[in-house]
Amino acid sequence: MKPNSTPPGVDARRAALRLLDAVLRRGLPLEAALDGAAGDLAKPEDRGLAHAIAAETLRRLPDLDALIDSATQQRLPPDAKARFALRIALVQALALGTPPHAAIATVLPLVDGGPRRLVHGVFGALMRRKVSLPAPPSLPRGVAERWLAAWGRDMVDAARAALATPPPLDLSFADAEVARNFAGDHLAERHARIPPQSRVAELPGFAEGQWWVQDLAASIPARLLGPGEGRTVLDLCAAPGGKTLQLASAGWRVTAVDSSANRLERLRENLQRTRLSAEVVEADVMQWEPAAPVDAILLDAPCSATGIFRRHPDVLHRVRPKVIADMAELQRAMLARAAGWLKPGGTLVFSTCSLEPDEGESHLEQAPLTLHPVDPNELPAGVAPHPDGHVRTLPAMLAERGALDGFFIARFRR
Ligand SMILES: C[S@@+](CC[C@H](N)C(=O)[O-])C[C@H]1O[C@@H](n2cnc3c(N)ncnc32)[C@H](O)[C@@H]1O
Repeated sequence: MKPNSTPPGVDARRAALRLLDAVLRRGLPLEAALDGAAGDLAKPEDRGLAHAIAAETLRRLPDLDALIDSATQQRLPPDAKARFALRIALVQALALGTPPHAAIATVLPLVDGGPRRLVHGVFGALMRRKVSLPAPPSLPRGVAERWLAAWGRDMVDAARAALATPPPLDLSFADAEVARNFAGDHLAERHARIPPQSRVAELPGFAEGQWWVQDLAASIPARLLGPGEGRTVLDLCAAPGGKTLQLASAGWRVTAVDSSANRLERLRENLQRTRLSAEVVEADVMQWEPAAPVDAILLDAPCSATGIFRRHPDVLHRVRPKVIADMAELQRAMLARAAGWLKPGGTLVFSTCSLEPDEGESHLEQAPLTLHPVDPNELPAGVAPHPDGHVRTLPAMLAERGALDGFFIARFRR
């Protein structure tokens, strides 16, 4: 090795540190930070490793910090580089199966010229104590308190268990017969649940466009609109298009609207791969309006996304009460605006992938439409509507079969 060259594996750890910094100090979503933090890594496996280290650190953050604090005389500030480096070394040794000597050797160069001795000393002390991380992981205190108040102890326990287990992969199918013949757990029509996979594009039927990845809970809103029979539907906040594909394959004439050009690019790719069609509109729902009233609307509103914490653990640390309040306000405005675009007798389904009642149940009182209750037969096996007629999915549901993302879904009639 040349004297100044970087030892193997250090670049991926450096990228993991940049990713954590982007999420924890700058409040960026993990996926959005990926290009900036790990874009210079030439090998896809290094980018994958940086992402895996950062994601696992975010799943385990309160427990990693408790270990660090148990081994330092003076508490390290939350944004201290030494704390970031220790989190990365510890998560590898304690959760990702990296031998401790490799975990620390690849992290120490990140603190060269800085608190190298401290990081080495704390890591060594914890390894000598033979510490381990609790199973299941702890939630950040603010999140645990919020969810305990909203949903109770069982939900918090189920959320912790869900964090400990890689979520399964849910596939939605264009064709019911093809879905039935696909090996997997079938929890609804046109659905199959399979174990987590890293190479989704290599699975049978992907290239042919037979299916797309979509959490089972995320597939419920479009199910509640039923068959389209050529009627018109606005898919508002549509990208990357999971619900657009469901609606198009169920016979709706879909206009898919989203304000993000990048995300709409993915929606167009998905339409192309599945050979389904929809009119695609790049517009802000708060500015745009349809040329004529429509039969149905699916409003999958922007939200805090705390319901998808299993796959996106950054939400546990980024989402503060202010974010939830701002999102709830935007959702209320979108719902009020879209309600006016329905034909009389038309149906609107509103959904958010949030576990915050302010982004769900709170909208029920103020919605300018009449709730059209959901029947249990319309839902996947093991999911029941709330007695009031809306749908609330929680991680405790279907826990034995891979659990569900957290969604709020309500169907209204004009
Ligand atoms: C929850 S995601 C939608 C997921 C999508 N419905 C699906 O099933 O694949 C929310 C979307 O809202 C879009 N969005 C946010 N604010 C918007 C606005 N003012 N107008 C239109 N789209 C917006 C975002 O770009 C994002 O794609």
